Amino acid sequence: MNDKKRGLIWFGNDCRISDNNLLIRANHEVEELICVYLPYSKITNSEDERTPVARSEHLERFEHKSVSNLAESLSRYGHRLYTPHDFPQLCQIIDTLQINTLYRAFHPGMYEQEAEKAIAQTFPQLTVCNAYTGSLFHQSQLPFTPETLPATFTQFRKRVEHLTIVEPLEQPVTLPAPIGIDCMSTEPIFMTEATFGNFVGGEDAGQNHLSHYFSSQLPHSYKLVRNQLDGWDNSTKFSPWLASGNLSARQIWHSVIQFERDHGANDSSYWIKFELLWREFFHWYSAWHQEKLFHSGGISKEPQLWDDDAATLEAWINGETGFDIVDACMRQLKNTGFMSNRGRQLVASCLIHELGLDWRLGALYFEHNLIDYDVGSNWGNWQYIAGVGADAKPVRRFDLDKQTQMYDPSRAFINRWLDKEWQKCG
Ligand SMILES: Cc1cc2nc3c(=O)[nH]c(=O)nc-3n(C[C@H](O)[C@H](O)[C@H](O)COP(=O)(O)OP(=O)(O)OC[C@H]3O[C@@H](n4cnc5c(N)ncnc54)[C@H](O)[C@@H]3O)c2cc1C
Repeated sequence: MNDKKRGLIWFGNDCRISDNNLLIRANHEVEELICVYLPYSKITNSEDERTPVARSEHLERFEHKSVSNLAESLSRYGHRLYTPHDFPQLCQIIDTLQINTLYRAFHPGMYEQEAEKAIAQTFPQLTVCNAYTGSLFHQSQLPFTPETLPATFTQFRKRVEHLTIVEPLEQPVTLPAPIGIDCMSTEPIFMTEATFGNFVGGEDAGQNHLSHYFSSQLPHSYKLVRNQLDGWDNSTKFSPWLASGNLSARQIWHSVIQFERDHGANDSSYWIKFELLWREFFHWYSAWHQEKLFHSGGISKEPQLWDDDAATLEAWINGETGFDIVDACMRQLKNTGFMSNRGRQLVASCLIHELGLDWRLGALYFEHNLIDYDVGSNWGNWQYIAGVGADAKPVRRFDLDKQTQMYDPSRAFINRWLDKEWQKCG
């Protein structure tokens, strides 16, 4: 029988040391600690009909780098990062090591919440400590209950924009003594240096990108260029680091505030905060609507009949629909794991309104291919465009010819992906 207070911190979409309240709390509350990483993709039921496709190599690579960087950081505190094979093995660790407290970031997703409930039921003596490490606000700050979450983003924004966003926390100085489990086999951490372009997973790379972005003048022109289909500097590119938790939304928010203090605020710097509030909206939207996020009829409507023709879906995935701008964006996604916000709107509109396919097929493909996949932002945005989610407008259909004229008048983006890049990479 172990007489020391033992904690387990379960890392998932919060792969960072700084601004991580769970580490600070564990430091105060327990004498011994074990750190494990088990991502959402390993806790979903293998019989789950929503997970038929493999995740893209871009996504896997970003995640592996993110986790290996976390392991490196923890090693500076004398800790190893354990990577259980699956959810039952995580439970086995809790059981064998007689863990008293589980530290886990609040996750808005349905499967993640179900896994946590299953642990609480299996181990009634275990204290489960949640922290809001992924959102701007703590749930208790919100001026509404989940039941009264505003129906649209604009209503949400107006009610939260004035609230205080707490300052990010520093890294802990020390951590409780490590608990070793050498007798158990856990998966080794896959170390990789290979990355695509500038997207390198990990807290260190995320922090570098954050400093670099705010030491430039880019925040002053963000709103003018954020809709471009391509170009590293045309939007912040924070999303992959946010999705893996390498950066926190609060760190970015306070970097904008600091930038505005140093260089002055304008419409563009404000708009970065505006977009972070969209992310926040979908975070709480997902936490509240749970399984409705995945319903064909969305959050309130009756189930709808959508087409699921496999060949049409395949053409959309491979960038062979005949809509050049859509095909270029889809090839960009396949080759890089990333697509601009404008591109995502166009390809989603095409899948739903031109090809007549079930919006959930598109959302699922994004889930397995975007390096910034985030449950609320992805499924919430797809619902929004399908007209079954948080939008006063019933349908969002983009005129693809008009959009090409506006965002790629010289067809430079289309030519890049339909000809040169595609043949090189594909
Ligand atoms: C169909 C569809 C699916 C999407 N799926 C995802 C997803 O899985 N993960 C994801 O992070 N974003 C998703 N988005 C939102 C948006 O496209 C990306 O956040 C953005 O393109 C990321 O690039 P950036 O960091 O340069 O964004 P910026 O334009 O620089 O915005 C700054 C930050 O604000 C947030 N943000 C911006 N736009 C949105 C938005 N519409 N909804 C929610 N948050 C936003 C992001 O956290 C982003 O990093 C999706 C949008 C659509 C239309």
